[in-house]
Amino acid sequence: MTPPHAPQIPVVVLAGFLGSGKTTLLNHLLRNRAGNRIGVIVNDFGSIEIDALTVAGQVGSTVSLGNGCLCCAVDASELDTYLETLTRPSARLDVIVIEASGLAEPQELVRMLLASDNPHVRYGGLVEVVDAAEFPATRERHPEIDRHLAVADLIVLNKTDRVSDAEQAAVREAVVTAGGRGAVISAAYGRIDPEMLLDPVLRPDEGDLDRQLSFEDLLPEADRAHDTHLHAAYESVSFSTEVPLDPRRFMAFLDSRPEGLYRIKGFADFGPGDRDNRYALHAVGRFLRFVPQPWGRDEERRTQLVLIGSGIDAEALHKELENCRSHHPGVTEELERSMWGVLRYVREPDADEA
Ligand SMILES: Nc1nc2c(ncn2[C@@H]2O[C@H](COP(=O)(O)OP(=O)(O)OP(=O)(O)O)[C@@H](O)[C@H]2O)c(=O)[nH]1
Repeated sequence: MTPPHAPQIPVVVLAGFLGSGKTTLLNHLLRNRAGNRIGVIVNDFGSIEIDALTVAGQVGSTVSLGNGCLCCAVDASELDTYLETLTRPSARLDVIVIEASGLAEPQELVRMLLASDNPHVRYGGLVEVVDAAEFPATRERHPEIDRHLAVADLIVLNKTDRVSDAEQAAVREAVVTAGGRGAVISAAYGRIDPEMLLDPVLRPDEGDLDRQLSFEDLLPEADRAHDTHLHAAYESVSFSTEVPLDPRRFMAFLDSRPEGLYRIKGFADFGPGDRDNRYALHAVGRFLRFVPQPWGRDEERRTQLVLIGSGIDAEALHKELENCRSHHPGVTEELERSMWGVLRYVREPDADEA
């Protein structure tokens, strides 16, 4: 039995559809944590853990739950193991954030947390990130997104830089209506006040748990068949190679990517096209961006990509990516020219913190 005064670390679930900006927001929090110690649990969909790689190095307290959706873990023992590690007194954490996969059912995660018998944690709220630019189309495809918003404590209307004021107002209205009780804040690049995570709204007293997520919120979810989960319709393809990619062929692949291929993330190695940098790649819907990042001194040169979509032909995509590999002997004028195709999608400096 734990004494009532034993410190309990709030565990916040950070959810949101594929590519909405969860990792970007998390990295913003880690960079601006104002003395707070934040533990991170990342749950990726896809067998290469790109998100874990993207937040790794920020804190000593990042663990990855690996492949698949945590919301469908048969039992929550893996989560419990990580929570135990992160709540060791030596970690001295103020808050733990679980970044859910973009296809997770947040209610399930919350339920697992509420069911956890770790006396050192308490449920700290659900933060749902919404991509303001993609929301109307995503909601049309997945009306069930509304039920995620309905149980959120805080909704971050992200990517407001990508929409006009009128579009933002329309999305905000839709989100507020679906959101029910959660506060809605607008953001670009996930730049919210880190205090939001430690805010009392997100740190209920034990007695307030039912205000956060009522039994009714959870029950229908328990009855819902697994095949109604968002990720049931999605498939992921992982691709990893130490052979550099040919920029021209890779761009042709990206330009002709099928409609159902909603999300691509990872790192591309263009070999002699740019020996100094790997290219972090993000595609969300039709949006595409590269961010050159210097290779570490001893880092293995390798392309690692995860592609997530519905109705995609995994085998064909894999084959197409294999055809993008190039054993190019060295720099040629042709190679330099074809790197321009990549550089067109490099972000403006400082536009992005991901
Ligand atoms: N223009 C714009 N781009 C953003 C913003 N926030 C994030 N992005 C970009 O959107 C892409 C996806 O961001 P992530 O943070 O990786 O999204 P995520 O929700 O973690 O993605 P998944 O883990 O695949 O679900 C990246 O290219 C980000 O740089 C924003 O406010 N504005």
